[in-house]
Amino acid sequence: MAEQRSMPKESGADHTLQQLQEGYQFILNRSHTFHSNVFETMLMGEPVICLVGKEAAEIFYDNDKFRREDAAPKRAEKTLFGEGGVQGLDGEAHLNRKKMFMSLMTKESLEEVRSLTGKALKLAMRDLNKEEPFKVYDEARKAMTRVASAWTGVPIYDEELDEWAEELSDMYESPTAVGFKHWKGRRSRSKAEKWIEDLVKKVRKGKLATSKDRALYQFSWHRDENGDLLDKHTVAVELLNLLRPMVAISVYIDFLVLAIHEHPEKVEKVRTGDENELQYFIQEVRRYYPFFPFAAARVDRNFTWDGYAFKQGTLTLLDLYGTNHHPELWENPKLFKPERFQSWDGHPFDFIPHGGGEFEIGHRCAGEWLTIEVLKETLDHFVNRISFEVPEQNLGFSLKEIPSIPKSEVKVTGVQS
Ligand code: HEM
Repeated sequence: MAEQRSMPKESGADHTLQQLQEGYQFILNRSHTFHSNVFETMLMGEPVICLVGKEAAEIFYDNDKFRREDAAPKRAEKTLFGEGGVQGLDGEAHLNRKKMFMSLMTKESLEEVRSLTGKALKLAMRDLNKEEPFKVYDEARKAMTRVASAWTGVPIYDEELDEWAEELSDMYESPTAVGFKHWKGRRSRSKAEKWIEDLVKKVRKGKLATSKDRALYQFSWHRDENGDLLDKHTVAVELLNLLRPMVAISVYIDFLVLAIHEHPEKVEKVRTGDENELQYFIQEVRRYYPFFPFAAARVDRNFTWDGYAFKQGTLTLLDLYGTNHHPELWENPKLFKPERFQSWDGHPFDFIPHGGGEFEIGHRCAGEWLTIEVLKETLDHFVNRISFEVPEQNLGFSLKEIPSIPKSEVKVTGVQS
């Protein structure tokens, strides 16, 4: 039997403030200090176990050891996730709900999302005033709102595009914010939930024609593990679990354009349009730049791992950003090197910007493949179909702000198709 040892523990009453100050680096900083991929700290007045690295990720995604019920902070539920969604489910209920999402991710449907992305980007470039610099982030949000609407079947008309692009992004921009920004995120969520509940009601009464293949129809008529239809609020929360993150891909699009600008030598290989080269580049964008800082779960029953005791109910955070930058897993993690993905073996627990493990039975992101398709198309568009200039601006980004985005939101100008 493995020897029991005591878990490294951060001294002091509470470290919530430091977590806010250190942002994406909070866990990795302490992991370096303790020389350990496991340690305990205090956050928001409760003991929290922090994990980082491949082996720790494998334990974190063991459904017999961890559960998601009551793990997400209330602030995140009110803005980012919504209440009653797939993120907080366990066991049969999670399996059933996750299947509802994964059944949308067929080869044909992913091809469609890629083609919709190409069209939306073309349209965005056509409508631009070519003389004025524009923010990639703003245009990407609108383009992705258009894609999300077409792909899910949730109707958003041209004149509503700006408003919905802003409201859907409020939801992922606001969970850690304080004051007005956080309140705006909550308000945008309740408005969007009401709007979609109304659409679900219409679909069920046959008053809104929608294709049977679309998520709006599929989710409206989905039956849970007991054979019951989901209540309309839950359907709205789950449809927003498609719309919101599809718009959030704009954050990666912003970083993608930054990477194209800052690493011209790495872009050369992408100019061939070779699918593998597109893939290596966007994988490195997803590894290198910050997005989702960590995933949260609670210990489901007492167990011992690597000699450390995990007590039932303890909140546990898996550092996603830190695992993608862990020096034990990535050579020179601070360098942007798409070619590192030529030899990556596809392990489910070392490259985890979208969480780790298996899609169907675990909580790994349902939209990871979709995100990859959107990013490959966007990369091809910006490198092989248009040319552009990047004027002088502050392209820095902070690892202390969650979510992080380049300060200038990446302004470009002189676009030529
Ligand atoms: C924008 C880039 C995205 C990032 C960085 C991202 C990241 C993540 C992460 C870290 C998780 C949680 C993993 C965990 O709890 O263990 C997650 C869950 C999820 N994501 Fe994404 N995601 C993205 C885009 C998408 C897209 C485009 C969709 C839908 C089309 C989507 C749908 C979901 C759903 C439904 C879950 C919950 C899965 C579950 O609990 O079983 N995400 N995502």
